[in-house]
Amino acid sequence: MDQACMCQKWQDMEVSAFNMAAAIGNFDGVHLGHAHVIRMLRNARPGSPLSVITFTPHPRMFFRPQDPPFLLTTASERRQALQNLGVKHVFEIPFTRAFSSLSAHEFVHQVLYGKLKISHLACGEDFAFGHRREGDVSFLERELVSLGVGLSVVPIFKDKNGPLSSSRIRRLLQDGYPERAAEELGRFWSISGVVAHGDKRGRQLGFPTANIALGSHIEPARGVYAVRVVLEGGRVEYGVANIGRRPTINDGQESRLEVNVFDFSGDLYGQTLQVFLHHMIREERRFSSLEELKDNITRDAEAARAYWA
Ligand SMILES: Cc1cc2nc3c(=O)[nH]c(=O)nc-3n(C[C@H](O)[C@H](O)[C@H](O)COP(=O)(O)O)c2cc1C
Ligand SMILES: Nc1ncnc2c1ncn2[C@@H]1O[C@H](COP(=O)(O)OP(=O)(O)O)[C@@H](O)[C@H]1O
Repeated sequence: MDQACMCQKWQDMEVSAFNMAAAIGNFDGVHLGHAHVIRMLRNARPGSPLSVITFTPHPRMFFRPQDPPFLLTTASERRQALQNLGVKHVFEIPFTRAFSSLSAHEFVHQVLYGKLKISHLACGEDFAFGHRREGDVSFLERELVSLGVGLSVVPIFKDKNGPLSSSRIRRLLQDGYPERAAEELGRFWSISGVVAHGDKRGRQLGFPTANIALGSHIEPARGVYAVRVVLEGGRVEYGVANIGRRPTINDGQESRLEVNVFDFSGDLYGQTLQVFLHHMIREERRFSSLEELKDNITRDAEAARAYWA
């Protein structure tokens, strides 16, 4: 078991099964709607340790591996965000071919009841599961009642713009609205990643940047952002970041996140940083010279400092 996040491996599940109150779903982003499901679970079972049953990889990645990456949270970011909501145990079921072909009946009886020994389950009203998503909440209700297991079906959380969802938050980030995404997530969206080596041009421009691959994260709107950075060890710093393909110097390459941390000098290579996008300053552009790029980065840094001031 991973102590830090209380995440349990599928293979250990039977051994560690207990009288479990769990919420089930993909929980990508761990947004306010997800928090509502966890809250309903807590209300249904006050005082019980709360668990989440989820899937890795996200089923969409399994069924459509050719699609571009789209996650709001990687598995470890999701564990952390769930833990912050008071979840004690996260069970990540490997989403494999064999697992995807389990019938809804097999999933309830063999996995939820047989292996995980759940005593109460909470899910959103649109939860569907089992081979070809054949199982829905009314099926779940019938089966769980027959097993003496409680069920909380949580209505879809809505705000003035309609139902809150991971895909709505993805669109806000892709359109360059990190503040609006934050209202729906309940926190600013962040990317965690290990600092990699780049082309060593940043320091020549006077703006060294810690480069982080987007990995399986969604690509937000390409451009410049005011960011908050949590260094390894927890120190909080502020900075300016670019997300994109750096068309001035590097057209066509993979998109990445590059952060210049204000008033910092030191080596960040190999460190895991958490970078929170707070505010979009401008779109990424192709400049006609490095000089022009440098002038613009200088202005971006001033804009980001003004934002943080
Ligand atoms: C605040 C900021 C804004 C940037 N804006 C652009 C941009 O609009 N267009 C572009 O091609 N590159 C942009 N860049 C990326 C730079 O080209 C890149 O950071 C620089 O070449 C250093 O790359 P390196 O870390 O691989 O050495 C920006 C970088 C920063 C830090
Ligand atoms: N203020 C800073 N912000 C970001 N990285 C910094 C800073 N000061 C020093 N560094 C270090 O410099 C490296 C970036 O320098 P840069 O010339 O852009 O090289 P690279 O192309 O390898 O990213 C970072 O990975 C980090 O180790």
